[in-house]
Amino acid sequence: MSTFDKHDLSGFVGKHVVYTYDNGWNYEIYVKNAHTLDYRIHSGLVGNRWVKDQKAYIVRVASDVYKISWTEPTGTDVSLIVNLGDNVFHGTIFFPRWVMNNPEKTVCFQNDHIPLMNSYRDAGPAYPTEVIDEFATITFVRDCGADNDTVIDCAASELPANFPDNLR
Ligand SMILES: C=Cc1ccc(O)c(OC)c1
Repeated sequence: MSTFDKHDLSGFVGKHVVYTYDNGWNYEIYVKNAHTLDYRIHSGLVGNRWVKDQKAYIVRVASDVYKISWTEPTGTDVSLIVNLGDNVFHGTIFFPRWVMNNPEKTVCFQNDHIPLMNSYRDAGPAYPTEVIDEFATITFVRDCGADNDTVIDCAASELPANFPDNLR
């Protein structure tokens, strides 16, 4: 028997989380609903890329620990562990070789370029995959409710200099 309800995502849906990977990459995610996320990349290999309405598998694996997994139009696969109890985050990213070779091709508001991203994915090369396996520190969490399209609605480069302090 379990001490928590693994089907209850109410402690996670609506969360807006900013985190920094140990390799310095700075990311932001908004858990839009039980099967959808928006995200924005502040810095790293593909800094300034942003995405809305990515479909994902979102599960609860402990009282305050959630896991999110998805595959992108680019062919990039991602699996994240979000431990809200301890402010610990872990991400595993599986980049196709073409993204490592030409990361700038993915830096955009992806929603406006889905067929293009699919054509890059299909052209490859896919292999060898680059696995990025990193812990991150959660630096900011707030609740924004479900299905809020104002949480992530521009590129990181368009945010105020004091982000996310402007939201505290
Ligand atoms: C490749 C996308 C990607 C990689 C790592 C992340 O933490 C993430 O969060 C939304 C997205």
